[in-house]
Amino acid sequence: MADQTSATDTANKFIQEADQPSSKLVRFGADEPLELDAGPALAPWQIAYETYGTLNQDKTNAVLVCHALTGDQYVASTNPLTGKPGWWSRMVGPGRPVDTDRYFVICTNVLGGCLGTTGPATTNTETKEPYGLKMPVVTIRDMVRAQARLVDRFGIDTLFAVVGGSMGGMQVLQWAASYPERVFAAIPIASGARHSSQNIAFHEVGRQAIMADPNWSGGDYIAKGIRPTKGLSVARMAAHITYMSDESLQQKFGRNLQDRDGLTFGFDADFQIESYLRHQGMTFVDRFDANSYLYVTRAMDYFDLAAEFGTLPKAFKDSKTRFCIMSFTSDWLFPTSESRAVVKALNASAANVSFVEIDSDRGHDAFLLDVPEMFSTIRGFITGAANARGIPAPGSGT
Ligand SMILES: CC(=O)SCCNC(=O)CCNC(=O)[C@H](O)C(C)(C)COP(=O)(O)OP(=O)(O)OC[C@H]1O[C@@H](n2cnc3c(N)ncnc32)[C@H](O)[C@@H]1OP(=O)(O)O
Ligand SMILES: N[C@@H](CCO)C(=O)O
Repeated sequence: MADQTSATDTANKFIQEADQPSSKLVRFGADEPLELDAGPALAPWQIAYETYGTLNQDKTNAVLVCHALTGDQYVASTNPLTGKPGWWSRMVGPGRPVDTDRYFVICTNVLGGCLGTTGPATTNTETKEPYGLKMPVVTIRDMVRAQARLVDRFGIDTLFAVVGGSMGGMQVLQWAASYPERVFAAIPIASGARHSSQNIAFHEVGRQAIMADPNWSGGDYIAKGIRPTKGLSVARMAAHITYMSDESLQQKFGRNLQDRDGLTFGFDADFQIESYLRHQGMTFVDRFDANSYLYVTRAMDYFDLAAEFGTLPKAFKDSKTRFCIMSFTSDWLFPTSESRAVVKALNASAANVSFVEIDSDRGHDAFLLDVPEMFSTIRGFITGAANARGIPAPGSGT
């Protein structure tokens, strides 16, 4: 587990990141509140984002990439906090399926996050303290509202495409439902139109682990210079299991022992899988804020498009958006049945939809990995949509 010195350093980093991110940033003043589902509007507020490629003159080639639970705006560039390459640099970049030679890509840090967009670690301008739990609970719809305000600032009427996996896919579906006339193509991957009971259950375990850490201090840990790293780490360990599959765990680790020849008859990490999960927990606390984890998991739990619109087909009524829905065979967090439910609703709404279930043994996080069929499917779909939209191909001279 991370020691206290590094925990305090990281806490300070989140405050600094929230106030002065190295990312691009738009600040909305006290006179530009953000409406929230929870009730009170948020003001002032800010959104951190990165862009890649060039916006064309007609502003028709913008692709919004939406990140998953613990992702960030650094989709195709080095994350300054971790020093690691962009989390989807296989997908987004020059010549990649989301080709930045052809499209202008925007990726924001979500509302409630901890990499520059307003979240619980952001300083409340009234109290001069981090919001902590005084930050209103946010929803996927709020995240999308915030992104729409940024898209407005670019002067973009219609996004060429919105794409994302997992919680990113929820944002894609919310965009298509809330702003149908503003989304030409939508690609929700490994996602669904609601968070299942089982998924809410896993999130609750993670939140309880955080809140059971004495350092959490009712959410006021940053002001005290401490962090609930143990709780956050356990939350990530439990969640990480759900991102993989039984088969991939067996293949990677089986019952192999970690740097030892036999069992120790103690509670050290005898097994490789234990050591691996501890590593995932330890590294996570260096890049994520515990209160943000509470808020962003809650946003996923509350997501239910059918409840918002009455029925799921109504969410996509008269939609002109072209959809490409994608799932993975070994994903037990967002099984294919969740994607099929969206496809059925889109068909019932006479929407334009294609659906692909990709054979993969890598579990839910397959969308972050090197899965050639995912790349070729997205390349094919997005290229067809771009041609229909009249976005010139690179080197076409038009
Ligand atoms: C979606 C977004 O918007 S971005 C946010 C998503 N990003 C994440 O979730 C990052 C954390 N998640 C992961 O790393 C996920 O496992 C994946 C699926 C994304 C990556 O999977 P893979 O590339 O197959 O990596 P893998 O799961 O094997 O993990 C490799 C790490 O485990 C470590 N590891 C592997 N075996 C062991 C072991 N026995 N003991 C300790 N550590 C181990 C490696 O050293 C490596 O560490 P590093 O990441 O600090 O360099
Ligand atoms: N592992 C990814 C996807 C989870 O849905 C994340 O942490 O964001």
